[in-house]
Amino acid sequence: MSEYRQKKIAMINDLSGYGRCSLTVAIPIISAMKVQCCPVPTSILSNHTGFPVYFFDDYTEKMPSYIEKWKELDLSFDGIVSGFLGSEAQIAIVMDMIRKFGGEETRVIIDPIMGDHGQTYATFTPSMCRRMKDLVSMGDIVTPNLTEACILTGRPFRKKGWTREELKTMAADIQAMGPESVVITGVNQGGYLVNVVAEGRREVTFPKTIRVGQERPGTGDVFSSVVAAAAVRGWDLEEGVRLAASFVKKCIRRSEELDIPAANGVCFEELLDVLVRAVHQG
Ligand SMILES: Nc1ncnc2c1ncn2[C@@H]1O[C@H](COP(=O)(O)OP(=O)(O)O)[C@@H](O)[C@H]1O
Ligand SMILES: Cc1ncc(COP(=O)(O)O)c(C=O)c1O
Repeated sequence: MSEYRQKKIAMINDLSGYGRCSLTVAIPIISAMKVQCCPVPTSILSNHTGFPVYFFDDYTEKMPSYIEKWKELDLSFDGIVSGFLGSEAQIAIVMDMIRKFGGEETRVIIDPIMGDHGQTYATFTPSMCRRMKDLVSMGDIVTPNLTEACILTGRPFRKKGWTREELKTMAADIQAMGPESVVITGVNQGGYLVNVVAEGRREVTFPKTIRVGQERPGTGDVFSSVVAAAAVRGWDLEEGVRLAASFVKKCIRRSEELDIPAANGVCFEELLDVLVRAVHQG
């Protein structure tokens, strides 16, 4: 029998049927990296909210019974990943799930989705932001974008002009809240996007990729799915971030080549072989 044991991630996120985001991105990407992805749906939408109309069914009340069955079955996970959460109740449910399933060997990865471009999302109230800080404190790896990092640390948002020293201190402030490691994504620097990688006590690094194409929904989900799968596979965080950033860039480029409307996200399906190869080599 092989000594290899396949890894599994419990992925808490919404299911948007059309538009490539959240679970419809996470499941194929994590699977391509040879990690089993087990969804915990937070809500079901016909398509993401960037379209003019959508059907939305909140799953909050059903989540505890769903998760309880996993406990009765004595399931365990190498990773628990949380993505978009729609209410304080959902944040509390995720915290409870981490308490129940998070062992020594379980990497808890929190994408503290709260806002972008210096603004919180309309659904995010100040008390949800406070609760998100409690959830962040339970994470091993946290992946805020620059806006979210500012919200978490109480800093005023600036679109650009961040020095490395400022970014290092901001990452350290988030680490001081509990997580071992932090990735601050989407920091603008000229024509580049920088990811600030603070992994444990290692020297902070600033890998950057050239910014391409127009903004598309779901790129954050693509990025955090690759980072999460790489983390449970035991990669160094910086390696996972480099793969994630280069993959997002390739997906945006390919989407532009194929003239995919921006609302439809990125056509990552065209490029899953990149992840399969990276896992073979890694
Ligand atoms: N237009 C882009 N060109 C190249 N890389 C991108 C682009 N947009 C996003 N990325 C990559 O994906 C990462 C996550 O994107 P970001 O927009 O920060 O996520 P979120 O959706 O969480 O705000 C970025 O740090 C960057 O590495
Ligand atoms: C329900 C839902 N989930 C996820 C996303 C994707 O978010 P992001 O672009 O931050 O990855 C969207 C974007 O509109 C959304 O409406």
